[in-house]
Amino acid sequence: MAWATPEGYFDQLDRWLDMEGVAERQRITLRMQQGRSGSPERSGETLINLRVADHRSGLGGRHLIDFTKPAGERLPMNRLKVGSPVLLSNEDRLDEGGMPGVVSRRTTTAIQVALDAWPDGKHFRIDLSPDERTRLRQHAAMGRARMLSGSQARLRDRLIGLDEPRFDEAPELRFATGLNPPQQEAVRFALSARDFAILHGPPGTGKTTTLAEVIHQAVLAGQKVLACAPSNTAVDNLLERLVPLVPSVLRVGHPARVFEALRGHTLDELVERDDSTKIVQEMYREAEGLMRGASKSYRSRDAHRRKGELYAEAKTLRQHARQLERHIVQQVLGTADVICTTMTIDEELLGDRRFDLVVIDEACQSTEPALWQAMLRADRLVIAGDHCQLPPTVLSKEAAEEGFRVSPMERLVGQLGERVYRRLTVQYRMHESIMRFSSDQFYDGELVADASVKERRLADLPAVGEAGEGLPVLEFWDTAGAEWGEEFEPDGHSKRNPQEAAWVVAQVKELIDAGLEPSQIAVIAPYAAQVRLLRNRLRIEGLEIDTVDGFQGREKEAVVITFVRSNHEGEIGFLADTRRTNVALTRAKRAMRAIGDSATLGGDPFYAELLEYFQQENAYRTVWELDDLLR
Ligand SMILES: Nc1ncnc2c1ncn2[C@@H]1O[C@H](COP(=O)(O)OP(=O)(O)OP(=O)(O)O)[C@@H](O)[C@H]1O
Repeated sequence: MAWATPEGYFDQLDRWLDMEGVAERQRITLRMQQGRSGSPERSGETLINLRVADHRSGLGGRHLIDFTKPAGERLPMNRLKVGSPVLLSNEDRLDEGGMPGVVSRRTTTAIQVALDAWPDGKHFRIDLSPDERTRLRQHAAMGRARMLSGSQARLRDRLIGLDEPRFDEAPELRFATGLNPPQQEAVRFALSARDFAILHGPPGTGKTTTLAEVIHQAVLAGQKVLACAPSNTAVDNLLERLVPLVPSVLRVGHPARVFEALRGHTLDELVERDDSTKIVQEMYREAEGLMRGASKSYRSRDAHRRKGELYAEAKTLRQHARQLERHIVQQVLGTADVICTTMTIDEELLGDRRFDLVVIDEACQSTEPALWQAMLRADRLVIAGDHCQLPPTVLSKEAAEEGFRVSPMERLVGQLGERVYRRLTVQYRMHESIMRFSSDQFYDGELVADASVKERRLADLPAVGEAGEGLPVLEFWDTAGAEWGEEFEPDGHSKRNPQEAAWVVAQVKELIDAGLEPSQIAVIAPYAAQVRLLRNRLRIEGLEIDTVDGFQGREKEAVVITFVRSNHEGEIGFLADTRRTNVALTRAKRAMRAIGDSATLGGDPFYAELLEYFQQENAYRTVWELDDLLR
């Protein structure tokens, strides 16, 4: 997509963003309606029958409350991620409506929500709510970006593709990490950009490692850096790589995974450690005491006046506490060389801070409007990602068809080509035969497996040893002709394939019998219904079963893939987006097994080539070889 003017570009984006808002609200209304009849948790956007299990207070007097199921059982599969806006409702009084909050942490059995007030009730329900706040921030940022002038306007125009980006000569550098030559070249290239540069990181090529080095070099040169990514998990991954390199790195927001080593770098923790924070906490406590006092009933004649006074006093005290807290926060932020945050930036918190360099990781998972909050604070940008993996999620079909799923990185690579990006080509994850198909299809055959991984096999894992000698690196099982058909999940729209699921169960058992830990295995299915079916059939602690989308950015020793689609019409649905399959095919380090129906998949040229690749690699089998039990 190309635009002739900034106005045209922003008009289009404002429209798409509004369409997305409508689609999101429609989906939530539909879920609420379905919720009354069937099981509301099936949507993955609702959790019911929750209890308060624990709580603590966070910045700004917020309540951080942990909710669990009554017996602490696992929460059902859900899309409530850290940072997701939610509505918390009292199940006994649903008609009263919910209280807005944000998911601040999650585990398999608990979900923590940050709330401004304490919720009344015993039984709770959490619903994903439309992300209006993010949309408003994006509209506002784009509004400001329209009005820019001078050098910022020129940077804006270059990012829209209206002007040529400029590069200086690549600097000579001494690297802190043992980077390979394409990574070194990428760091030099990134630092030579006067406007922006792009790093293209195919699976396992050390994109985040390389970005961390870019940031480290910028800090060495005395620059201030804002490091962001679309999801909390991606921000944490970057933070994890930065901590050993840059001592003064700070994480704003709710980390998705709170590792001990990273916790000390969160803004909340750093503020909490500040001596003056004790005073703030004392002030909040005192204000709460006054409020409690005011809510008691008084018999005296001037009861109303007395109540009013207490409330007013509490309010003033809270205001003073907030002011002092803001001051501490700003002081802490001021000491950081690198600030890490999601791309939904808390404008109030960061104030008018600008950065010499803004780095965006996993940039292909964000839509265009998400770029502008970060851009407004940047002198220069480095954008990293892989546009050959999953694009951003867009709910509005119409906006998606018009081009809303094209991330800014994908657009810029398409518009400006090789002069704006460098590709990393040495990968540290996959056995060579697992890597090659993806490399040929998506990366011009440029990927090279590092010597340390090129021939890695399950048998090299100490716990597996000889038992793994016969286990193949690559295997595709064809169900053609076996009538292992797909079906709809009862009461649902998602597809599943019970016979493929039975095959998966057998594969997982074989891998575990060979000595693999369940946590070293992943089962990947493109459809949520197949994931649900498999989670029911394979209740093994540590084994991860998820959709492709849930596995982006992850890796496992062994991966089992079920393609699910099997029908006489040759319909492959969203498997036609081959980038989804690219993600699935590039998660395994030592062994990858897949099952699918070549009669259904093979009508698509991409899958026809995939099948041919398995044949060339002597990795093609058919379920007709299996004993009758499975059929
Ligand atoms: N130059 C290098 N030498 C040795 N190992 C490396 C090098 N660069 C990266 N790695 C290793 O490769 C793995 C992947 O690195 P990293 O997490 O940075 O990759 P990524 O490209 O961001 O991953 P993803 O595919 O999830 O986006 C890590 O285990 C990292 O330690």
